[in-house]
Amino acid sequence: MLTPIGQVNVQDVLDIVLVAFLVYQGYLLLAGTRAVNVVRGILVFAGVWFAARLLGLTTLSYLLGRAGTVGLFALIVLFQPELRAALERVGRPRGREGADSGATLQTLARAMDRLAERKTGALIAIERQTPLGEYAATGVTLDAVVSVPFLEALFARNAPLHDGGVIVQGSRVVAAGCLFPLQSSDGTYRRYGTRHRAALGLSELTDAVVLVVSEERGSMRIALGGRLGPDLNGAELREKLRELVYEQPSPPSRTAPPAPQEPGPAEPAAHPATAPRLRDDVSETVQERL
Ligand SMILES: Nc1ncnc2c1ncn2[C@@H]1O[C@H](COP(=O)(O)OP(=O)(O)OP(=O)(O)O)[C@@H](O)[C@H]1O
Repeated sequence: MLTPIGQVNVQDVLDIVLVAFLVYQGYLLLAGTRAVNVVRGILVFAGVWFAARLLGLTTLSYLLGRAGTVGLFALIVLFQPELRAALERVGRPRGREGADSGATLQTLARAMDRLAERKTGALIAIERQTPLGEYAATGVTLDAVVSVPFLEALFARNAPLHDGGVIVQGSRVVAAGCLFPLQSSDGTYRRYGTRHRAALGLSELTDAVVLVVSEERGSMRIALGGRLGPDLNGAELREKLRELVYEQPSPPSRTAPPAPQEPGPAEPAAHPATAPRLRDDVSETVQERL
């Protein structure tokens, strides 16, 4: 039975708080994944269906209602990996990230710097909100503390796991030799090789911060939200990592991706100190991020 306004009791408040909490958690699970666009689509669909019912458009509302039921099952099949990842995250023990991520990020930046100096190609994905379990499963499972010598050994030219990407979760390397999804070769970054397109592809589908060292140019870059940032030197990389991973663990905004920029891979490497910055017309949010 409805409670008259003015007679809100403790249960009602608790009910509202819990629903708000669940909605927010649902948002956190989806933010930064490709499922966000689908949710938007569903909301539009539901809006049209609701309007059709209000306006008494019987046939349209019947058809949309039927399509909705079928669509629900189709979505479960289509988004099975995301649903699995979301449940995996719900069940993951808290506090595993480790309190020393600041030190881990410094170590990562130092390792990247060393790899770049030696022109050793490297690809490292740092997990944020979106679980990277399904990508880790494509490689070899590890459980090692992030350290400079370990990362150098992993990416050394003849090392068995140097091909593919490494995944970092908190302060640990959890997988190496992983296959990341490639960004399509007809987009903005078509002139780039597969290492960079794998970094872009993963950053497009997840909120991971993906670090790439180019074997060809010895440059270090960050891929985020399907975009590639400028060449960075060690200090700049450390600072960016602190901003993106340590200080702002929340998912990146997908609403204002940075505009493409950067010289192509065939162009000479810019000196880190004079590395190109994002173009002026890039949105401020992303300019701050990359
Ligand atoms: N799908 C993928 N997932 C993870 N790593 C990949 C993937 N595809 C390629 N790589 C890595 O990229 C390497 C090849 O890099 P390639 O030279 O094609 O790219 P690039 O972007 O030009 O990089 P670089 O500037 O270092 O040469 C492979 O040896 C492998 O380690």
